[in-house]
Amino acid sequence: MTTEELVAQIRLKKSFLCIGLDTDLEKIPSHLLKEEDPIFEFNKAIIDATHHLCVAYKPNIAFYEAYGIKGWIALDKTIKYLNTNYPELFTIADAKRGDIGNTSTRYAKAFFEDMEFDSVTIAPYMGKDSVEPFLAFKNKHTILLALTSNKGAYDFQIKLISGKELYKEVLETSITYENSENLMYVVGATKATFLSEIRKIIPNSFLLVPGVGAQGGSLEDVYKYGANKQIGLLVNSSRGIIYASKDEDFAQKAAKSALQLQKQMKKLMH
Ligand SMILES: O=C(O)c1cc(=O)[nH]c(=O)n1[C@@H]1O[C@H](COP(=O)(O)O)[C@@H](O)[C@H]1O
Repeated sequence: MTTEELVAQIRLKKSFLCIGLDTDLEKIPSHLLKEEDPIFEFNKAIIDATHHLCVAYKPNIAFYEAYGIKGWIALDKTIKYLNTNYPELFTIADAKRGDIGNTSTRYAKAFFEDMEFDSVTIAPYMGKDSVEPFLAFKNKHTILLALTSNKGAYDFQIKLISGKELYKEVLETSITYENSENLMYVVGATKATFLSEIRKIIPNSFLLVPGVGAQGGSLEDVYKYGANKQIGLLVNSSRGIIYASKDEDFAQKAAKSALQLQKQMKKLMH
């Protein structure tokens, strides 16, 4: 999907919501456990109930890998379901990959060609030759971890290296990579006040912003400091939406929770 198509969706739906499909068999309603593929049935119900309120879905791959081959099958069915029924939605494989060049190419093939995700999250630590193999794919997006939402972000990302915070070094160096126009960045909603500094370095890039909902980040602050002319934000909530209820009405409750965020987004966009 092109960035222009993503921006058009955001304007049409008045939403920059990304719903995280962090599907955990211990948290989904128990009546689904008797289904042959409870993970897929859960995802399908959530997607059907919420697709008009969001512009992106982000399955976190860990939640699928945790169930071995069954988890991978459920992930494959989920991405195929999305691409077949709702091709207008942006899809993110939250895999946090990155390795030496030839290995990164294999990861890129897995998520972009085999599973046909629009984007994948990547750790920047191994540098240029670990990131560029992902950037080589046309109309696919590489979402680089810049400043993450967790406490551990302070261990390295904010540390000064020759007088500059490491996350700023990541941003500045990454824009020199080949095909850097295919980059997006992760910035945690819990670090919203850093967004004005970040926007000075990457004014036009899209940001994936997780951490509203369960982690307590503020949507208003994210918009205030992070929005650009084309909005430029995908704000993710996973648990706060998909586990709104453990009962038979879980999908409707998830839609209600997504609607609350979408309404706030619509207000901010005006
Ligand atoms: O890359 C991510 O998506 C990510 C980066 C980050 O800094 N913080 C973060 O929470 N995430 C992911 O975003 C999702 C947040 O989930 P909730 O806290 O349940 O909304 C999880 O899948 C996390 O792995």
